[in-house]
Amino acid sequence: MTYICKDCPVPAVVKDSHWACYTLRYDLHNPSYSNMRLIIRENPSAVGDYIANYICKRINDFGPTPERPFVLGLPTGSSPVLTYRSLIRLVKEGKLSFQNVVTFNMDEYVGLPRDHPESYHSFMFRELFSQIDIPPHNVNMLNGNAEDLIAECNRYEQRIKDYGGVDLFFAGVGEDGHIAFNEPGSSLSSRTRIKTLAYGTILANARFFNDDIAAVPHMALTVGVKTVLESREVVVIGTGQRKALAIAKAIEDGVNHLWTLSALQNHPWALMVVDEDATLELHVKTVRYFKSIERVQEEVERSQMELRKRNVNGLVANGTVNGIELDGGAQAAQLTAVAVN
Ligand SMILES: N[C@@H]1[C@@H](O)[C@H](O)[C@@H](COP(=O)(O)O)O[C@@H]1O
Repeated sequence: MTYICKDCPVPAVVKDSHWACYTLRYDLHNPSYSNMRLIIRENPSAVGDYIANYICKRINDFGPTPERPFVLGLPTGSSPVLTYRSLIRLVKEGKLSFQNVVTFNMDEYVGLPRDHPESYHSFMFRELFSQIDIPPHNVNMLNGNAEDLIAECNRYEQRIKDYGGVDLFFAGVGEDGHIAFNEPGSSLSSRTRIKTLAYGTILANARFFNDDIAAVPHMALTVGVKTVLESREVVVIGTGQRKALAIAKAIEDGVNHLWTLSALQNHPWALMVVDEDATLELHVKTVRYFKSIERVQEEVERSQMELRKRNVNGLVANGTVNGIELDGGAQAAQLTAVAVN
């Protein structure tokens, strides 16, 4: 039996085993450290540029095609807006294309008409989708007005699986440490489902509804913590002093369902990108530590990637992937792909 495997670093038809391919990709992208990484930038605009360039590099390195698209998870909220502007700029400069990118948004309010200016549908089309080259059918968003909300959540979860999982989940964080709409107390094993919003979140989001608490929907559909944890990579944005406590809880305290962002400590490849203000509740030693290791981490990652790429070339040239023999067609595909890369 043969598979077209999207986990492989180079597109290939691999014989017998999907996991061999997965392991190979996992090795490639996960150098020896697997702690949560923290990048600190001066201000929100530098954070936005950093994340946009990071996503751009990931998509370009992946080399997505219609048969093997890059699957990108996306958030809403005010924090990601500057990242979206940078992504739009990169598309306009011809450095990035969303033609072969499939997106899954994290969440959507329940009961808010889709064309309401504050629905997450409206937000995403206004702030990103209408300004980039993504084909509309590649956009996936939860329908908070579905007749059967539970079926809608299950359908969404299945659709993510059908695409082979999320390659990179870009996420924001709530002041109470929620990721997507996984409010304090959410199960860390949760999947896409209906959530009632915490009072703090309703208060925080009232600013988008003319400060009218009554106008903020009290329920939402959201991907679960586990849905996020199952993505291959997670990149979190945190800017402003309002996020400082959540960032500190997630980085310095233990994994805690009351601060669901902290679940990322169990993810092998999670990155937080924050501005100086969002570090205000961290210990000075934590900030100094992460600043000092940033350059070293990048160098280690770069040299590991080079080394492993060379090893992959060797393995492929031998006609094997992790000891599994490739058939003639697969081998040719591997070799072509390596040559292209
Ligand atoms: N459901 C969204 C979250 O996904 C987002 O992370 C949060 C932060 O929003 P902001 O960036 O505006 O602070 O807002 C909402 O609650």
